[in-house]
Amino acid sequence: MVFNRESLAVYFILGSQNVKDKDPLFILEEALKGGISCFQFREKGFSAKSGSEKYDLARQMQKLCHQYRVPFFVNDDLELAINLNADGIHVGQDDIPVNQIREIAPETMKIGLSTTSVEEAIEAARLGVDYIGVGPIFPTMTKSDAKAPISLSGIQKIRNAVSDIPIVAIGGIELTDVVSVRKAGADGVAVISAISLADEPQLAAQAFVNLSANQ
Ligand SMILES: Cc1ncc(COP(=O)(O)OP(=O)(O)O)c(N)n1
Ligand SMILES: Cc1nc(C(=O)O)sc1CCOP(=O)(O)O
Ligand SMILES: [Mg+2]
Repeated sequence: MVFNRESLAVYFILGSQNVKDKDPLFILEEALKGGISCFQFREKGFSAKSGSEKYDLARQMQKLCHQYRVPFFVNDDLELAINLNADGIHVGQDDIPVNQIREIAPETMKIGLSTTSVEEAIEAARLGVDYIGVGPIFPTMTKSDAKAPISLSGIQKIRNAVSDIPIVAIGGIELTDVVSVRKAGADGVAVISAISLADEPQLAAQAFVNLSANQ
């Protein structure tokens, strides 16, 4: 599976906790039809699936992503990522350290790391991760333990400090933010609710893709 800077353009993240009255597999397929460029399986929170239920959902989501030739990342759960031979894993500052991932995971597994400050971004670049998630850019209702928003200027500061590393911006991002987030220096947007809670997830994803194509 090809993963590069362009894969970050419209990065969709989903777990069963992020849907209301629709099947998460249906929402993912709609988003894939809409043209998302990367996907992260993030099963998290009090209602999250675990054990074989989590594995089965992840496996089905991975299969769908591969049908559409979209890279499949796993959030946090290195064991799951390895068992599925996922294209990548995304971890945060308080998750399993990047050096430990490298010791255990296949060399080909891509690594994404969350950053909120210039210092974290510089360290991520030193570690040589494949991309950084930068956020939260705006307030978000989706992540209960999200840090204080860093706004567009936070992206600019990080982009100036780490000129080369691929950046995906995350946190409270809506369609109307795509242009300003890209202008601030991000290579793409990572979204949950703007697609997962949309009345028509395919159209929502398509709108993100169309706007991103002109950046
Ligand atoms: C693309 C992307 N960026 C940031 C995050 C957040 O990761 P983390 O800080 O580890 O928080 P959780 O997602 O684990 O709650 C992400 N998942 N994806
Ligand atoms: C998973 C996640 N990580 C964040 C970070 O700041 O690292 S914000 C966030 C939630 C993103 O969901 P929405 O697009 O619905 O705001
Ligand atoms: Mg995490």
